[in-house]
Amino acid sequence: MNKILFVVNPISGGIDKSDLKTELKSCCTESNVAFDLIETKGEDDHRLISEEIEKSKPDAVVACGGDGTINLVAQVLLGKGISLGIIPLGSANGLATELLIPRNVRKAVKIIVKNYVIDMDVLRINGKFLSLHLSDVGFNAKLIKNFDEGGSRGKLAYAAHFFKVLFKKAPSKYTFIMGENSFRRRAEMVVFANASKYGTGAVVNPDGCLYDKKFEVCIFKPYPWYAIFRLAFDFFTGGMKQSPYVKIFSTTNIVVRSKKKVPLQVDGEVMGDFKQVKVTLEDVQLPIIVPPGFK
Ligand SMILES: Nc1ncnc2c1ncn2[C@@H]1O[C@H](COP(=O)(O)OP(=O)(O)OP(=O)(O)O)[C@@H](O)[C@H]1O
Repeated sequence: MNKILFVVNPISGGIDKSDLKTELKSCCTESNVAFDLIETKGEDDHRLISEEIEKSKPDAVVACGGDGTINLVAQVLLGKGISLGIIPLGSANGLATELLIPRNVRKAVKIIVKNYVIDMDVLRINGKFLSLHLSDVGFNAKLIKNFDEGGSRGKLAYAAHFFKVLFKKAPSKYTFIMGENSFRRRAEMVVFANASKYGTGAVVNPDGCLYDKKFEVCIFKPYPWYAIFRLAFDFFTGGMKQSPYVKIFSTTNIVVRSKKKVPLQVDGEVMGDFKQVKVTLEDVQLPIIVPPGFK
């Protein structure tokens, strides 16, 4: 590793980043690695990062933020052959948790400079959104919406919203189409899972693997109110495959249709309300830096 471009989200996770540049400089000096750093602005960041990559010519671009920042950097890097690194500085840090990347900046940089890379699967949703981690329609999308509108960030606020939304049931009727096959189900939530767990630690897809060239569809059927405790237990103990309220299957493409528009969230960002969600596996994988021995 000769050169890193750090992309810092100044607002992610509500974390003060005033000392971050000094810390990154000290870590890079210790490891004898050159670096450049830019901050995201919240708009036109795709162009900003692309231009900086052209100028900086880094070996890796490191997202310093949450899942939204990682997703943004991934959009720029996909197909470019440059590795993505992560310093988890978000509120939920779902993908970093999945990849066993520590939240401590110094420890995360130590992993990045070792440059152990795996090729990760990437999902494309409705032809435009990229999903690296977990995307869904239904109750979790509502949870993220409430969290965004709630004002307070951080893991505790996320967990509070999680249980609040879990108690509020609003199933929709969906048609699931995979090639020639289709079926109908009522569901509280449908998850398109590249990964296994949310940043809270809730395991939605126990067999999830980020590099198996497929993804899972997890259908949460309507459940009685008393099943919430069982569901919460299964979420946090990894028992979702045994749950009578959840059906999980693997695929490389699916179209999910609903008569009513349903909220869609992609890697922690609410993208709007949709009647149709089409999910496909991208042909190209994304090189991503993980702790040595991860795979
Ligand atoms: N300078 C900025 N000012 C305001 N918003 C910004 C700025 N830079 C990025 N953003 C916004 O930050 C959001 C992405 O945040 P990110 O997901 O990285 O952090 P988080 O939401 O705190 O963490 P997590 O996704 O892990 O819960 C995007 O909506 C993006 O538009």
